[in-house]
Amino acid sequence: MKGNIIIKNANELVTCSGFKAKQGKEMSDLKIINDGAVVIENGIIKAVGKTKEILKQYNEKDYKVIDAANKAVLPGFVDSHTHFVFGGYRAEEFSWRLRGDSYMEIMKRGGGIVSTVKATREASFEELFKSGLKRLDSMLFFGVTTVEGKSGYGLDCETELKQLEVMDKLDNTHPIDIAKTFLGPHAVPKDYKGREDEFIDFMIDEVLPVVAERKLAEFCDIFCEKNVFSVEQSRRYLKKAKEYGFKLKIHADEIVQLGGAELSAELGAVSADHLLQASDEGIRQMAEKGVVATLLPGTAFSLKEPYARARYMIDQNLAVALATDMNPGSCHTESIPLIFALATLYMNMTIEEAITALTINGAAAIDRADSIGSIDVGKKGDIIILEFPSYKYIPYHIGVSTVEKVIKDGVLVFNKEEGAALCYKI
Ligand SMILES: N=CN[C@@H](CCC(=O)O)C(=O)O
Ligand SMILES: [Zn+2]
Repeated sequence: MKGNIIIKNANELVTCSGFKAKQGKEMSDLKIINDGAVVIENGIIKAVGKTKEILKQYNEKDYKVIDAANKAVLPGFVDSHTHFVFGGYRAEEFSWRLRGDSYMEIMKRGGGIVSTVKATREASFEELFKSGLKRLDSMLFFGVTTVEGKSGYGLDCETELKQLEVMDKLDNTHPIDIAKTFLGPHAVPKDYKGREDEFIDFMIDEVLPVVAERKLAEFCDIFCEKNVFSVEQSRRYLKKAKEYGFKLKIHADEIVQLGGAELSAELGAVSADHLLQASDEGIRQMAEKGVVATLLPGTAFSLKEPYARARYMIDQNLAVALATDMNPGSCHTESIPLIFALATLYMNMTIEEAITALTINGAAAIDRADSIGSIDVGKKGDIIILEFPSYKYIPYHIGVSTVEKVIKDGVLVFNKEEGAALCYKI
């Protein structure tokens, strides 16, 4: 459904205006209109400006009107890196990590991602759909209007396709838009241990062509990491994916500095993600090639790893996006307020940079900066209204969502004023 709405009298209309990724210093400019208004027609933003000017041109009687007096209005958040469709949970693994076991040790002994693979293979389509729906509702509560979702808990053709098909149905059912990523080489399945090259061959020969033919994903991704897939294996797989017309993403330099950042620049990836250990040279090359750095502070926090060098990256003119990495293992959260807290308090990002990273740069990280991520004429009417007069309340109210209303495609889909109610219907 697409709606017609006027939002008026916004104390701060934080437009984040722009149609491409913001690099370096550009990330600080939120392009705020005080006493602002937005007109949305048929789900698309029609006009943006001062309330007085807008109301001279548009008749309130023709629209649903929302008065945002004393409130801040922003673009909906774009969570550009998640693994939200999965079977089972790994609460036990969390307690092992508290006891001192590392994420990679757990993975090595057959836990971690591979244990979610078992549960996801066993889960029915319906079970994955239902749990996915619940997680999307939770994201909506935090003000997310577009999310990227990855496969990667199948490691076989059937389950990888099942995950992507579940996301397809969710995209057609739930108000949140989903950008789908095929992450077939997410871990080495037990029966391929020591035969990683053969597993890459299997993905290239047996799975990639099916995903491409059935148009089930827009992006391809790989976990390029020591003891998972090497730079050479990642290059081989991503190059093939590119030939099939996929856009590229890469889990790069998360635990060990392997050269994933450099590879993302070499292949012209849309984004490289994690980057906790990215080298200076890798960062330089990414900035030069316009690869978005998608940083996942929730994961560093949850794994007790050092945070990615956001400040250095922005100072080197990179475009930085922030995302939750929502998954059952390394970072089990869909909390946008947590990401704001970590980015501002521990990664030395300013509040303005963090907002850019979760709006227009999040959109750029999924190659959608031309249609979402800012309040600009011609873009989707995906907007959030805060309970407070300024965007500065977002990280200040630590770990708590300040989002009062969510408007998706011009339709009010969540309203906290009505008792934290979801107001969309499936
Ligand atoms: N690092 C690799 N993949 C995911 C973790 C998935 C999991 O632990 O289940 C990540 O981005 O953090
Ligand atoms: Zn991930």
